[in-house]
Amino acid sequence: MSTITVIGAGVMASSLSFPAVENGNEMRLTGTPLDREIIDSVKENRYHPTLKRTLPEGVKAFQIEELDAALSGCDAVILGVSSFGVDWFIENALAKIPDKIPVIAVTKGVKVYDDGTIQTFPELFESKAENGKSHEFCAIGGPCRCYELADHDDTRVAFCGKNMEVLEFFKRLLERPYYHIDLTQDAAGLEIAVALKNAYALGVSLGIGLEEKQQKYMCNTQSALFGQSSYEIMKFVQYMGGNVENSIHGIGDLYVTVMGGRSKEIGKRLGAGMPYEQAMEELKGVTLESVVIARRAAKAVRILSEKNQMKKEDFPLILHIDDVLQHGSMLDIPWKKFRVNE
Ligand SMILES: NC(=O)C1=CN([C@@H]2O[C@H](COP(=O)(O)OP(=O)(O)OC[C@H]3O[C@@H](n4cnc5c(N)ncnc54)[C@H](OP(=O)(O)O)[C@@H]3O)[C@@H](O)[C@H]2O)C=CC1
Ligand SMILES: O=C(CO)COP(=O)(O)O
Repeated sequence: MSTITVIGAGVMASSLSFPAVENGNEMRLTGTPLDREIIDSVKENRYHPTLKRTLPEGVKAFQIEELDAALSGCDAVILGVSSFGVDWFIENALAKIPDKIPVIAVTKGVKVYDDGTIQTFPELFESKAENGKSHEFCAIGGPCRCYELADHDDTRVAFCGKNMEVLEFFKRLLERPYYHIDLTQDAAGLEIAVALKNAYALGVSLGIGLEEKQQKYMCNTQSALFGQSSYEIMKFVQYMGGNVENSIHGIGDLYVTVMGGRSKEIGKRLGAGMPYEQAMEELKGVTLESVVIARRAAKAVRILSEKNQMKKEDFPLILHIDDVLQHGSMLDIPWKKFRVNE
């Protein structure tokens, strides 16, 4: 049995308590300062109010002030914050994790610097770890809607990191008959693919919005956008020096997010013709990583293509999404620019 401390009691990390506890592990769920009500509720009767499920018996809940106790004697950490909580984690929690304890993040996203450098979150955490402390930073990618994981529906994800032994350890902690886990040392490829799927889920969902507006099926449009999204994801994976075959985890994740994620909600509204500001107002309070990652991806393409390290022609969809989000452009899907550049 191992003791796993979760930092960030969002819906995804909390749903991992099902496989973790079923495998005999102790699960300590710690909230961020924003998760107070969730933790109060779990402490009272194990009910997670946003996941809308009762967590398995044995899950222990901790408020942020109790983080030291939650981390004491733990064998592994799961980071559960969304990309909006990454800076909070680095500033407030990272240094408290005991030396050598491995960390695996569910967080999807990347950082893009002003020179175009794209940094995955495991790389970012490694660069911010206290001097003298060493952690293996790993991450989880692939299609996994938290509600379905909690309900034991089959899915297949990938764990990535530098050290295969650590990845095997995390796999032993969490693999279940319904939670299938691939392991890969291609963190750059996996992380960029699964981060980008949020941006492209917005892109594919433009077609869902068009469909709703016109009150007729528009499967062709959505599927063609799905194809172009997959192409642009693969081009990013190639740029990162990743294994293009790992794009499957991002593409699977794209499908689940278009079908049932939150990222599609913004694309749907834009596709139906709603102005960006109004759409964001309607979705206030919803975790919407798609908007941020779309901007970051487009920023990278613009800078890196100036430097001749990427080709703008490979990314017409993300550039158009960014024009709509940031530059007030009217939605006008650039179909003629979609092509396979061999
Ligand atoms: N939902 C899903 O099915 C899946 C989600 N993921 C990924 O997992 C990550 C977490 O998502 P999910 O659990 O759904 O999201 P939630 O919004 O439920 O949880 C996000 C967590 O991050 C915290 N957080 C957000 N903003 C801040 C901030 N500024 N400072 C400190 N903490 C913050 C949240 O607090 P608070 O709850 O108060 O906002 C919460 O603990 C995301 O990167 C997502 O892409 C991956 C696979 C599936
Ligand atoms: O990452 C997810 C599924 O793998 C969930 O995506 P959303 O953030 O769009 O809900």
